[in-house]
Amino acid sequence: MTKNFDQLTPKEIVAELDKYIIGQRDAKKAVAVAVRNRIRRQKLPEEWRKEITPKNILMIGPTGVGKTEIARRLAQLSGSPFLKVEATRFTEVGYVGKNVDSMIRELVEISVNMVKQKKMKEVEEKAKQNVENRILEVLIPSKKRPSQIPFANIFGIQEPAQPVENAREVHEKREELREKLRNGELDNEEIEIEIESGNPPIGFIGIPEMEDMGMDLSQLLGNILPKHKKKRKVKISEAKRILLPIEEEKLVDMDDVIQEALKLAQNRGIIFIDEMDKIAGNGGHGPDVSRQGVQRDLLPIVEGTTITTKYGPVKTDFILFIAAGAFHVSKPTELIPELQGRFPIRVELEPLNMKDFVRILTEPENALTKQYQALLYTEGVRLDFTEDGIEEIATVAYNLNQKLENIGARRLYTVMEKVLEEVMFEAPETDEKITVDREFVKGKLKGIVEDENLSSYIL
Ligand SMILES: Nc1ncnc2c1ncn2[C@@H]1O[C@H](COP(=O)(O)OP(=O)(O)OP(=O)(O)O)[C@@H](O)[C@H]1O
Repeated sequence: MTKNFDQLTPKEIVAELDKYIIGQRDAKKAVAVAVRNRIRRQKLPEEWRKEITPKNILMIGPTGVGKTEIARRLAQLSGSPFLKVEATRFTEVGYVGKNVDSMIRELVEISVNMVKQKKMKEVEEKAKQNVENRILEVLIPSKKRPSQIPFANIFGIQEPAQPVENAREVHEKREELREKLRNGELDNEEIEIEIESGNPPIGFIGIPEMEDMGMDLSQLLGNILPKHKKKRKVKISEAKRILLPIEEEKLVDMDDVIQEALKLAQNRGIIFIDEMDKIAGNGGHGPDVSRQGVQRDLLPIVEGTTITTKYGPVKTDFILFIAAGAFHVSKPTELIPELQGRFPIRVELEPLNMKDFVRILTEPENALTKQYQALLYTEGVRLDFTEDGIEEIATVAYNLNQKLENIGARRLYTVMEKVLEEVMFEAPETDEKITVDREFVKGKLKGIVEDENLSSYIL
């Protein structure tokens, strides 16, 4: 993809999603329009922007047909922080210390991490140089003259700087070594490095109730308490790996990160609320009162409110909420009316048929067959799937879904794993080329598929 995400039209967004998810066109269209509308909104003048509240989506469909996958891919594509929560998590008996607001805190946490990783990548080159300097300082330490002043350290008296000719000599020697260090010629040498850990000592770990109020004790104390330093003897290759993120972090301004992350979460965040059907109507998960209670708690967040987090206040008005559920027992109309109004875009996802399974196995960029092929290819083993081999896997998975529980495309994972279990174990000691055809699949699954008891455990 050469275009920046914000320039993609809804059609192009769907085309991108098509690379990973088979079928489910309505759902793809709905999410594409929803994110595009958020981008359109950001281009509006302030007064208009305030008027347009984003519409959220309700995905209705059985398990394992691509609901989460569509939302997750969309988030990845658009560089949005993404969180998946189960609505039933909030109805659980004995659910202490966390409430519905916590989903916003988790989203912000994810956003902070995303922005931090991005900024760390930006300073990587500079950080690499700093790592080199640190290692060179250990390899060729500055020559200190024996102290002229007794107990100078204790009394905090500054020693005179080292003589200029020494400093120059050290510098030259370090530069000579730098090249070798960079080329990896010294990677196997051992050195002792000092690592500062940002973590406060044990005992000061966060208290859930405080975290729920948006406070972070460890962060507060972390700034006051001295940093822990540990000495470790490691190979230089290892030292480079350990020191790089430490040096990157030093170069990143956390205040900037937090400001950017808050904005990102507010304007681009996507929260996927699964099992929405289980908190609707009668006969769901947990007692009626508690299910309705969760809906009432969700309402202000979805309508737009401000939640306190340890990084600062977060407005939820423009976060995209995608709720999902099978709605076999309860119906979307059994949600409290206010909440129904907040999820006006309804899309139904189709159950997957045998043809879909064949496509899922082969077409997506990360298709299962491609994954196994790539894994084995690292050891020089070629794995080929014939058309009838793929069909057999799809048929077995489809029939098992009908016979046992219908878990959608997830069944492909277990069947495929069983079919290739032995191959994965034997490689690369056996053949260099393995062909998975119908006979091969049948052979591997013999005795399991017919035995309902056995297949319910294994497949
Ligand atoms: N239409 C599809 N195309 C490609 N892969 C799919 C499709 N549907 C499901 N899968 C695969 O199956 C797995 C499970 O799908 P997903 O997580 O989207 O389920 P879901 O519909 O959200 O169900 P649940 O509500 O139980 O989480 C995913 O890892 C995905 O790769």
